[in-house]
Order: sequence, then structure tokens, then C-alpha cells
Amino acid sequence: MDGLDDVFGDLYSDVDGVFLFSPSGSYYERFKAIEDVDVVVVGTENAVGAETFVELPLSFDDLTDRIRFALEGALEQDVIEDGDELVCATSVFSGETDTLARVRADGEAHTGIYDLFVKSRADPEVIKSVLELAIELGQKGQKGKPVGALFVVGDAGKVMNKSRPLSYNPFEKSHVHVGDPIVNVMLKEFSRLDGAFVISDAGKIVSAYRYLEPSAEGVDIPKGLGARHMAGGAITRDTNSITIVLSESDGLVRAFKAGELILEVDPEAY
Ligand SMILES: Nc1ncnc2c1ncn2[C@@H]1O[C@H](COP(=O)(O)OP(=O)(O)OP(=O)(O)O)[C@@H](O)[C@H]1O
Ligand SMILES: [Mn+2]
Repeated sequence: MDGLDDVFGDLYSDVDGVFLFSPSGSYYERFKAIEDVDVVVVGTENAVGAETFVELPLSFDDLTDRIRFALEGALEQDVIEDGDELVCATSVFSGETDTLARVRADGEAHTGIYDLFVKSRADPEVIKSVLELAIELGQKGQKGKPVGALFVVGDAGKVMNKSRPLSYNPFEKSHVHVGDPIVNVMLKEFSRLDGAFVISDAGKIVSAYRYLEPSAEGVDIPKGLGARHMAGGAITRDTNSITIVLSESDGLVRAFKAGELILEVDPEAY
């Protein structure tokens, strides 16, 4: 008859690697001593001085986001390979390791979440705030009606040079930042109106109502998307910005980087 060890042991039997999320030093040392196991430490910092480390831009409250990010980062750094079976040891409740998840690395399932945060100029916290805001806008709309929005994040000086005002900029003399609850209300209100929001690397709202005029040459965005998405994609090739676009027509939130669509999120499924 099986004991619990046998049954739960299936979770970590025959794995190609172990991902330890923010382990304590002593916990990590115990794993290091085990033969034939590749240990990857994942966290916002490499506190244990691990040889193999994948850095998280944020700790990701959502467990699936946390693991997805680690997998994409590890694949990107060639720490693991497509098809590898992995066990992730992380904390959901206690701050200490209390959860195991077995996952398979799938190169095809690439969401772009790692590229979006780690390989961008803007502060990862700022990108996360804007992404969350767009998702929230997509879920709720503006007074119940679907709404579209375009946020350009990072390299704001250059973005301003590649755009022109459609109207008076309500953020002209203000020093407000994304993430601040009041600002989120303002951004939602202004999202009813035309044009793009321009946000600096550090999250300062530089402008609303910008009409983007990037060169669209060579930009390859999926067919069927209109002017907002074309401009949103193209500006990220002309500048070092990333864009987060909420579509009024299909309700999806998309992120563009270097002229390419790299992340697509359905706010309803989030
Ligand atoms: N170059 C641009 N810069 C900033 N905003 C733009 C630009 N082009 C279009 N927009 C904004 O996008 C809005 C929608 O335009 P359009 O329908 O062509 O885009 P779309 O990509 O189909 O977006 P949606 O899926 O939301 O309909 C416009 O009303 C305008 O506010
Ligand atoms: Mn449209």
C-alpha cells in the first residue's frame, strides 16, 4: 500500500530541475547537496548567491504568473530546455516554502511576459501598474461601455518628439505617477478621449491626448487591428518604449515591444 510519501513523491519524481523561489540560505544549501539535481533559484534578488538564478522584476502575487515568468526567463537564459519537467517550490501562504507545483517547460507557450518586463527600459513596477490598469479598464469599461486605450511607457522624450497634441494636456504641470489610486481614476476618465498616454520610465504621466506619428514602415502587426494598434506597435520600434493597448472592439489587452506584439491578455480571463 502506498503512503503519502509515495503518492506526493510523484510530484517531484524524474524531474529535470528544481526551481526554488526565494529560498532561505539553509534550504538552498540542502538542495545543493543533492546529486544529479539542477537547482535554479528564482527571486527578486539572488540572496543566496546561487550559481543559476532567474531574476523576477516583482514577486508576482499570482502563482501562475510567477511560474510562467520563471519558466520563460529560464528558457531565455538557456538554463532549461523545451520539454523539461520541473518542480517549483514556492510560498503561497506563509512566506516560507509551502507549495510544490510540477510543470513542463513549453517553448511554444511563450507569452512574452519575461521580455516585456526584463528587457524594457521602463521600471518593471510601472509596466505592471499600467498593465493592471488596462486589464481593469477592460473588465469594467467606462460607465459600462467598452473602452479603448493606448499607453506608451518609457523613453518619453523621444515619444513626445514622435507625436503631437490632440488637445490641452491635463498633466502639463503636474507631477503624478501611475499606481497612485487618484491617478488611476484620472487615467480611466481620460481614456474616453482620443489619443495616447505618454508615461516616463519612472512612471510619471507626461501627457494625455497624444497623437502618435511613428514611421510604420516594416511594422508587422496582426491583420484586423486598426490605427490605434498600428501606432501602438510602430512607436515601440521607433523608440525604446513599450505600449499597452486596450482594444475597444475585441476587449483584449496587448503589449508591444520593438514593433512586435508580445503579450495578449483577455481581461475577462484574468
Ligand atoms: N496614431 C494614433 N495615435 C494615438 N491614438 C490613435 C492613433 N490612431 C488611432 N488612435 C486612437 O484609436 C482610436 C481607435 O482607432 P481605430 O479603431 O482605428 O483603432 P483600432 O486599432 O481598431 O482600435 P480598437 O480595437 O480599439 O477599435 C481612435 O479613435 C484614436 O483615439
Ligand atoms: Mn477599431
